Amino acid sequence: MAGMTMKGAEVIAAMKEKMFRDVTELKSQGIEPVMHIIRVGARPDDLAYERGARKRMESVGIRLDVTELPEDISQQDFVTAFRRINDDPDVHGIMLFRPLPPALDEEEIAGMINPVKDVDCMSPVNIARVFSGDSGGHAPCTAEAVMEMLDFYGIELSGKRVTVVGRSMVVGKPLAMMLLKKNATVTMCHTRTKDLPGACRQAEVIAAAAGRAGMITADMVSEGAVVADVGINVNEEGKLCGDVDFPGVSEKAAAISPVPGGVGGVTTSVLAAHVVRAAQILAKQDAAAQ
Ligand SMILES: Nc1nc(=O)c2c([nH]1)NC[C@@H]1CN(c3ccc(C(=O)N[C@@H](CCC(=O)O)C(=O)O)cc3)C=[N+]21
Repeated sequence: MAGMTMKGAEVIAAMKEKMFRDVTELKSQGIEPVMHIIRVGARPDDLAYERGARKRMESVGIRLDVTELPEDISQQDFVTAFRRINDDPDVHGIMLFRPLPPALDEEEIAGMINPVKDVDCMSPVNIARVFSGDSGGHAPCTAEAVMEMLDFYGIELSGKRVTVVGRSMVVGKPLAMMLLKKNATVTMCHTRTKDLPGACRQAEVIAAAAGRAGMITADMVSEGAVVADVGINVNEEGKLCGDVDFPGVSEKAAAISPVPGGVGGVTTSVLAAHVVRAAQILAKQDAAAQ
């Protein structure tokens, strides 16, 4: 029997209302929340995210600006461009699409970014907060989107066996920490894992964030498991697809999120919520400094 589809749209609708109210409140104080995306080159997954972000920001009244930089930019020019955006008092949220071209050093930027404006958690300050379980900073949007989705659909995590496939700093690692905070028993899998099918089969919840199309197949999923597909891959036809073989796995899973239409859209909502929170915090800091 096919399981429930965890649709991003329902989660997004629930988050949108509060966000819209908060933006209206900020605007009544004369503050227009502004998100600034920095994109180096034009990778298809970056463009998909940008498209989604633009739609979401516009729908709640946040302005989105994009700086596109050439793929062969020097580290020095990159840092100069970044500093200007970071220091701009009219910018509340900043996100730099990752991974960067190998010639650019992300660490230097991560150390510079104002942690309040760091809406997708690249600053060591915000990373430390996620790992210590302090909710005062911004967590990586995609990891938080998985948590929002599981929470919205009432998926219990306490004491549950959760397998995370993928160990990136934007999804796998922070997601594991957020799941631990909810008292899940977390197993991390990656490219060197010996028995990935076994680690997935023993899981009550699977979060697939490996970045390989169709790698989670029906034989790897237990009857009644919950599967969150975090993969954003582009197939041969240029279409977006996840890490999970949806038709096969949906026959066994109790609940499963699709791609597109699942976690990706929630990611942009979390991003928008972070921009709103950043604008609120910066306004308070401004008021205190007067
Ligand atoms: N620092 C950083 N953090 C990221 O989280 C990050 C990144 N860099 N680089 C690029 C990838 C890709 N990514 C997507 C997120 C949402 C959609 C999204 O909204 N997808 C819609 C479809 C959008 C469309 O096709 O128009 C959906 O799945 O329904 C897509 C892609 C985040 N990434």
